[in-house]
Amino acid sequence: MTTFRAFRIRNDEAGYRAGFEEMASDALTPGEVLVRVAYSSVNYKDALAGTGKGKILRQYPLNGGIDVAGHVVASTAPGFREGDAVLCTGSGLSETRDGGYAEYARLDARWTIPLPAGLTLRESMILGTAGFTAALALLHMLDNGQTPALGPIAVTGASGGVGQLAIDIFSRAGYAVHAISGKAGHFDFLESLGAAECIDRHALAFSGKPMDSVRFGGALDNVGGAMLAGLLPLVAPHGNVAICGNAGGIAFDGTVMPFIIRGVNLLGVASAGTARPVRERIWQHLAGDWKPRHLERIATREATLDELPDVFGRMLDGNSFGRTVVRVGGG
Ligand SMILES: CCC(=O)SCCNC(=O)CCNC(=O)[C@H](O)C(C)(C)COP(=O)(O)OP(=O)(O)OC[C@H]1O[C@@H](n2cnc3c(N)ncnc32)[C@H](O)[C@@H]1OP(=O)(O)O
Ligand SMILES: NC(=O)c1ccc[n+]([C@@H]2O[C@H](COP(=O)([O-])OP(=O)(O)OC[C@H]3O[C@@H](n4cnc5c(N)ncnc54)[C@H](O)[C@@H]3O)[C@@H](O)[C@H]2O)c1
Repeated sequence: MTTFRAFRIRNDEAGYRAGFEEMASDALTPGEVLVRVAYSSVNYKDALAGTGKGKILRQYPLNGGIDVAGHVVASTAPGFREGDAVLCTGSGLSETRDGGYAEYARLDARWTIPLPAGLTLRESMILGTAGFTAALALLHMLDNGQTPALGPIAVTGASGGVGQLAIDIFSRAGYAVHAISGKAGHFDFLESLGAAECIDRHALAFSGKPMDSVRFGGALDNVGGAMLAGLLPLVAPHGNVAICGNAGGIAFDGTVMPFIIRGVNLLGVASAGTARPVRERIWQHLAGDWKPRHLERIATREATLDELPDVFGRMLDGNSFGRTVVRVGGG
């Protein structure tokens, strides 16, 4: 049995709180693969969980962190041996099982992915749930007939983690990306990642009409709310809008017209529960033909576990930029 440091989230008679605790490996939620954590990352969902601003955990207490990468210390599952480099994203981490914000994590073998050749552990966590989600959105859009010929792909929340990785991944896959962001000061940077055009979110004047002139071939929307409602009437016939986020609200007000007149598809993107065969496909793509070309520049910050509360605050205030990798043990 090993004792170690963990960023643990509690919700009991003393209220909702998160902080550092010493814990023993025996106390981790059960799983076949014990991992010494090298890196984790910060996603919007981690910030909601770590502050109590969103109902993410479905049992308490749990260690935070929906992403984890590290080396196997012990395994009772065939296929994983001591020393193997592995990663896991979503899959109940920080929802129903202890997550990656700790020196050790005990993973469910069903959701543990051997680190693919072509990625380091650190790179896998620059990607993390954010990169996995951008790639999953692309996969869904391709399955639904999205082609570059349909027109540019609008990426909203473009300066955030999913947004920056999506710019890189979609542009590498041959799409013209139109990045929509409120951070005009970063437009040169977003173009350097592959955006063909940047659009100031504050200058976007949606008409509010049920249908409008086509402007985009499709979209990956991190924002939801009025942004999603505004985008749908601008999408080309048979184009796809992949909705993956709620940074701008969960309710949206729209009409059925884009769906029944232009055959626009609204595609749900849910990374956490992705089936294993799809997970494996996505990670192979992310390590190979879809690997973002600017990963290091997208990792704008490397934080320690102690810095997490500060990172969460900035993220929920809409001030995140790119990805934050969390160095736990490193390596
Ligand atoms: C990386 C992925 C992301 O970033 S996604 C964005 C971050 N996530 C969020 O903001 C979600 C925050 N959560 C919420 O706002 C609430 O939990 C929501 C989803 C509204 C549900 O809360 P509430 O209305 O109280 O319903 P409830 O808890 O009684 O559940 C109703 C049924 O829905 C289910 N449900 C709920 N959450 C999940 C989940 N995360 N995964 C799977 N199922 C979920 C519950 O199990 C329940 O169904 P059942 O009755 O058990 O069959
Ligand atoms: N569905 C999934 O599986 C999945 C996976 C990962 C992330 N997400 C969601 O995607 C979104 C982005 O996640 P992330 O980790 O990249 O977060 P992030 O904080 O890095 O990025 C969020 C971006 O949205 C912008 N933003 C915030 N509030 C906004 C508003 N009101 N209007 C317009 N833009 C706003 C921010 O400036 C930032 O650029 C979040 O909503 C997150 O919950 C979903």
